[in-house]
Amino acid sequence: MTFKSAVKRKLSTKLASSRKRQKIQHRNADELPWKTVKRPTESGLGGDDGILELEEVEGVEVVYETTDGGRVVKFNQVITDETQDADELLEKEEEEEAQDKEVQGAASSPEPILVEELPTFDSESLLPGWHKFPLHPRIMMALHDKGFESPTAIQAASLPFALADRDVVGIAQTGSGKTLAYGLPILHYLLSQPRPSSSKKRAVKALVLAPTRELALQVSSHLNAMVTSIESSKTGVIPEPSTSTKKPPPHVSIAAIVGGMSAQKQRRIIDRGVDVMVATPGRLWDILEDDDQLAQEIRNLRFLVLDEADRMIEAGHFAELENILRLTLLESKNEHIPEEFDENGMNLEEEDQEDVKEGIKDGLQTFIFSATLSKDLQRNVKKKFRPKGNKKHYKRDQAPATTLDDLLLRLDFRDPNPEVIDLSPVGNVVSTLQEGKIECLSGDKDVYLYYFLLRYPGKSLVFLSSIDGIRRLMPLVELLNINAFPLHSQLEQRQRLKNLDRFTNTPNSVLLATDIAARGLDIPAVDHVIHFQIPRSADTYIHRNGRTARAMRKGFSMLMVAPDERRVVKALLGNLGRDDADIPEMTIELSMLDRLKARVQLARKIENTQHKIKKTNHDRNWMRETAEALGVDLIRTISGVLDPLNVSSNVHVQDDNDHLSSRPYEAFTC
Ligand SMILES: Nc1ncnc2c1ncn2[C@@H]1O[C@H](COP(=O)(O)OP(=O)(O)OP(=O)(O)O)[C@@H](O)[C@H]1O
Repeated sequence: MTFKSAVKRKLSTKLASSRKRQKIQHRNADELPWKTVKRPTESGLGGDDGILELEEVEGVEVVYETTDGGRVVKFNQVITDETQDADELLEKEEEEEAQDKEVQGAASSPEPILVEELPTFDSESLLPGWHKFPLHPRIMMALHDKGFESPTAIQAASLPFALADRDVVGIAQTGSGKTLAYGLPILHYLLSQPRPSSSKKRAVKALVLAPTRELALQVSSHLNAMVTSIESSKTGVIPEPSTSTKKPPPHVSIAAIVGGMSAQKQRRIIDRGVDVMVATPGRLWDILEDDDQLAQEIRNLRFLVLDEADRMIEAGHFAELENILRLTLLESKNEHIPEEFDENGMNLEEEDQEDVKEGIKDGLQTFIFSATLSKDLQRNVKKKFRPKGNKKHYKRDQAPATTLDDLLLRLDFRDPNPEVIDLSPVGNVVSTLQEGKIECLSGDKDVYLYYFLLRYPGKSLVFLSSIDGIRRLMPLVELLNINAFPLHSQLEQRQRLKNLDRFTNTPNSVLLATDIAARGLDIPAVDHVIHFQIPRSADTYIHRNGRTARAMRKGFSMLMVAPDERRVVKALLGNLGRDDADIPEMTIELSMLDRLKARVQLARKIENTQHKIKKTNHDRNWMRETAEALGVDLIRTISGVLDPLNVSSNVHVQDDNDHLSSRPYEAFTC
């Protein structure tokens, strides 16, 4: 054995309690998926002497078996859904890549020569609502195909500026079509460029930053749906007669780069090249740290979009966001981003003139869109570009008041006078939204929720402020036979998307969600938004409500207010210039409520018992597995608890509570 091969290996066995689908594969030690670990210097193992290397492996169960030849050790590799999915995804990707190569390459058949003919589209008669906007005819055709007869108010107000290369800050109510307000100018620009050739990697032209993974995925699929419509409308792309089997490259490619999904896959997508990247700041910054080429592409962006900018800084992404934004600054600005607001500097007027000239040259357009951007912040966006005196002369007492102020200060609008369009309705209440409230004790909220869900069937999105609250409520509503799905940040990304999808596709269902679902999600036909726990801010109230009553549909929002929450609700509505008396109290049929109370109490009892059983079983399994790994046997004590003992007799372990695990739903049949 050489020194190099004197390998120290560390096993981590994160096993038994996992709820994921598991497959066990028996392996010998050398076949396991070892990963090299950095040597910790503090342990004295960090030397470069080449003697010791550390490797670790996850998801491996160590099993000792007694054979005639003595005790032997075996390794069972546990394949979970997650590893399996990642592997499957990668395999599928490789297959797709191979197929692409086959189709594209057909060894080396030449790319077809495409003659890009501008299709004619009579927007004046077919799409009069859009006619005055100078959009690419293929976009007009797609809008027509999608049945989008006219622009929404925010689209109509922002397009003239966005199409004239101006920077735009757009504030408009939830569900009012903000994605296409910034998406259409980007698509228009890309379609007006020659179709990229597949032999040359495309550089990112537009970066859309969104605060949550779900929103980023939704924006990218929203824009992709538009591109699919564009590509499938009569394109006017005529391949010249040729024997080539190669597929023409897509004119526009869009990808989402978000956490919780395979990083390798996303890196490969980036390596192949995309035009529009929709990303969450955390994952993008992770990738950017090792990808200089992408960093260079971000420096040369044509469009930068911050969707729900105000939420982005709440979501704890500020550091990553700031790092990314720093890449988009003009060189001259980058040097003096006000880490410290220094008092010396050149004359602002001259500096701004220079920037404007440079801005024209480098042509970055910035769009900021949200349903909530305070008037102060809107003023600050403007003020930043029309300061009195020297811009670099920020005094300490003029330092940004809020993190969002700070963020806006760090943004480098090339436009000396960004257009601020504020279409938010008075009090920020969408006209098609009806509001109501129920005042009740905290402990009665479960019953009132159950009452509401039975009394008003439909698709209901229930907001809670904590993950623990969802974990408590989920089994209860399931026992009450309600079709409910959870959504919070501690679920795996795959599960989050699956639950969102199930909620979207199940007509009479409930989503129990934290505020990760409050912003931007465009779930079709949500009938009710229920604030089971009151929102932390006025903005959150608006955004939560915005999941219903979208695109001129009707919707209902209900606040559940406990006595100790009244003051907060008053303050919250006060912030919106409203009075809590504005929101009417719902009438409750008390006879029905009383009957439901009994059911809820029974469900709680069953839930408690089930919880205890689960916990006992979990402890018992843990002890059994640990004992097995240690090679000791278990005996049952008088109290029924299992103790590990170094005795040789095996004791059969039986689940005393088997008789309690029957299905509880029958308890609720009326
Ligand atoms: N011009 C249009 N005509 C008809 N429907 C449209 C139009 N533009 C967008 N929509 C549809 O309206 C819905 C809401 O759009 P979008 O998600 O962009 O709203 P939003 O303003 O971003 O909402 P939020 O503030 O909640 O993020 C989408 O389903 C979208 O397809």
